[in-house]
Amino acid sequence: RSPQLDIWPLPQDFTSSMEQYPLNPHTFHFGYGKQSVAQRGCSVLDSAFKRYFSLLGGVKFMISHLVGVGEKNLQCPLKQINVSTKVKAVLNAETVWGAVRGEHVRLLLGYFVNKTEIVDFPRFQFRGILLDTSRHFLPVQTILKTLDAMAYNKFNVFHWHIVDDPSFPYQSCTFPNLSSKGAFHPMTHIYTQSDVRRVISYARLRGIRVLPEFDSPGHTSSWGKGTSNLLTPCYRSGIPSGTFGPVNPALPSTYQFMARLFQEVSSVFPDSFIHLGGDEVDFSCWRSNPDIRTFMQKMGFGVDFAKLQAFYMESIVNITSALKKTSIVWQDVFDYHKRVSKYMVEVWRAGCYLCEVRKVAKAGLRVILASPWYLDQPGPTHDWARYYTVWPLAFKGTDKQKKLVIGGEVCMWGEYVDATNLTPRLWPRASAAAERLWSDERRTSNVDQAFPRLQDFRCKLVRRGIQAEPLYIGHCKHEFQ
Ligand SMILES: CC(=O)N[C@H]1NC[C@H](CO)[C@H](O)[C@@H]1O
Repeated sequence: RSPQLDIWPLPQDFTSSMEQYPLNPHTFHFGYGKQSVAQRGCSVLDSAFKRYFSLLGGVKFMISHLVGVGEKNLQCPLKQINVSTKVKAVLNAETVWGAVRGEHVRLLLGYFVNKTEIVDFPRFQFRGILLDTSRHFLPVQTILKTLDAMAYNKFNVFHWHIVDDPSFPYQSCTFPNLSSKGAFHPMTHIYTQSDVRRVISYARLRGIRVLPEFDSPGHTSSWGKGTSNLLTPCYRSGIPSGTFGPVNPALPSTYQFMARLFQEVSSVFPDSFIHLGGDEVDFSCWRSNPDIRTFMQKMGFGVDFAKLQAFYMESIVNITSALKKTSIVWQDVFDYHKRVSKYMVEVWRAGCYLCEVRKVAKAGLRVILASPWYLDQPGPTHDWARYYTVWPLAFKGTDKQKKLVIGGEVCMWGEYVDATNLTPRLWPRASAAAERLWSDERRTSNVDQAFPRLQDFRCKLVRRGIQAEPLYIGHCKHEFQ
């Protein structure tokens, strides 16, 4: 069976000869070679060996030596890892993370190994999956299962859109009322600190970063349940209507609250990136409130609410920058005020999204593309090709501007998704984006050539316990083995 068929995303370079080596299931096992710098105790590779061992169905996989050239005192050398095996599949990884990625490839080669030389690395550094745990609560197990599937697809960022309008499941130590009043259920539909730590460590062992998003000033209804004076009271004909809008940007107490919340979030989530949201802010409530209007005058914003939104976001970005975090915001923030500021922009709106990418890159800001990969939107059943025929750099720009496109993200929003349908709705369609974000575009632009490979890979996902939906008519070989 041509091994090329097995591997998804396609490696950057792959040459296999007809020379075959039998793979003896009884001698195969994972281990650290004598002269290897990385030794038992390197948590990332130790756990990867365990995972791959069971994925191989117990077939042992000998690593005759793991030669890490990294600093002697590191248990996981951070560079130059050469993984070679008795079956002549040599894997040179720049980092531990590369070794984790690389071992997948060999697992896909099956029981007879053609002498193979694989050179591989990701085209884009940011390859994300967004899950929304506010519109529907997702049990930790469901999140971990998604992390497994992400690792099989070489996604490396879990964008955790953890809270939003309907519910606040994140259990804050600083502000426990946020979840006790704002979660769908204060005991069952929350993520405790240990749940969060579990997700972060599970992700790390698979080379996946956890990017938390606390979206504001919009999408914050649930925040108001447990925090008085945080949201803007909306007015109707001059008196409070009893409803609330976005976070109130006119009160100093708002920024004191946000500073304390992001102080906690920055320590709970170790990643250097943090997502601040900023999308879909409805100005009507701000416009109806006399105190907001007075504040606008005082600040010299006139009646331009985009300036108020910009002022608010700038303040929050300053809070997180002071916490040494790099902020990511939705494109609305950039669209409101094209000022070059210290944040990255996630492009999500439909339409000419490459026009937006070009604007952001021209402004010198890093950009993440999500628009073509909104998989929560109901689409035609055969739409995997829609997510494959995406060309993130097909805009007029200099090389320097194109380098600012650091990657893309598949968004699985939760309005119509919970633990019952997340996996088949996400996979294998997201695998189409995985290959677009990992592989060489020139070698992966033909849908007809990709189709059999993706069908095969989808069967592999199912074999590994990922309930990935079928792409079209057909079957998986393992159904009758
Ligand atoms: C940045 C963004 O996408 N904001 C909203 N847009 C529509 C989505 C559903 O497709 C979600 O409701 C999401 O909260």
